[in-house]
Amino acid sequence: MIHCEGLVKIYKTADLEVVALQGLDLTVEDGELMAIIGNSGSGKSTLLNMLGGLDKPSAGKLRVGGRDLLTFRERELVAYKRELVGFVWQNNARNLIPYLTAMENVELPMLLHGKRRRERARELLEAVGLGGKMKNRLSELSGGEQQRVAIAIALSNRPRLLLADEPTGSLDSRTSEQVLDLFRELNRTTGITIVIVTHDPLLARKVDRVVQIRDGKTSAEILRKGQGSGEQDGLEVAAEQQEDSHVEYAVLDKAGRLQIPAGYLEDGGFHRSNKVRVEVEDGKIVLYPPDKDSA
Ligand SMILES: Nc1ncnc2c1ncn2[C@@H]1O[C@H](COP(=O)(O)OP(=O)(O)OP(=O)(O)O)[C@@H](O)[C@H]1O
Repeated sequence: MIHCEGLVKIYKTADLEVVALQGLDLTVEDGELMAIIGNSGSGKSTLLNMLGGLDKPSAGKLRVGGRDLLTFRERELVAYKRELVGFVWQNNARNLIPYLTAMENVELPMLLHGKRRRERARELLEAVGLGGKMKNRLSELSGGEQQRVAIAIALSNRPRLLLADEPTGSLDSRTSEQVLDLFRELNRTTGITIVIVTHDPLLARKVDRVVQIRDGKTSAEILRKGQGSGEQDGLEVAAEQQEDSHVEYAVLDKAGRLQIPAGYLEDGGFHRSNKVRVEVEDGKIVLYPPDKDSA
């Protein structure tokens, strides 16, 4: 679904250039449910904006659903945003109107696109578990319910890719769980590819793969062991077991470069030098600090 290679984004302001993405590589398969994590300023939202066609990369390759986002003309971009992607943001106010009902809020964007709407709006609200609250005004719904309305709107054009920027950022942990369960459910039942940007550590349990961005580059991946076993990691699973159910991968790029998590380097005594010794022992690639005896 998504293929980024060497993706670069430079923001230019009057007296400053900010390199927000510096050669980012990422591949997301059709039907994946994955999360992107990273510190503030690491480039997560920038990446999401590129994926959604809201902003254009400065260089690199970016294909989504078979379309090349670097060579898009304006008309292709409009079609892409209308047909292929849906967005969910942290801040509902961006999409929703408080004095309209849930139903009207879902109908409105469809009306703007000139589509038949009542039946579809009902279907969407039922899909996000709000069948019983369609006539409630937005202001009468909880934060989690409002977020469900936003998700229903994002799904209205039947996107193949759903992009969510901090979708649980303003919700308490129980409500966050429910919204994440909804993402899982939608992913399983409709096969929609979902990419979630988050700070929320809870998410690692709810998605198949977590990719960490550091300084505008993918630096590590954490995969759920035994894909599709989501049902078994219910909320009652103890914390130690949750940690066991994931395995961390560093990303190896085409040139053979590997970014090793800083903590491992620190623990292994690698931080004193910019060189490592590489040896093959019993079929394993082993890294040592340059003064091997101190390894
Ligand atoms: N429109 C812009 N103009 C200039 N610089 C920008 C712009 N948007 C983002 N940046 C810079 O690009 C870098 C990456 O920002 P980005 O918002 O993608 O990070 P993030 O990982 O999403 O952070 P957060 O978790 O705080 O939202 C930051 O240094 C940011 O200041």
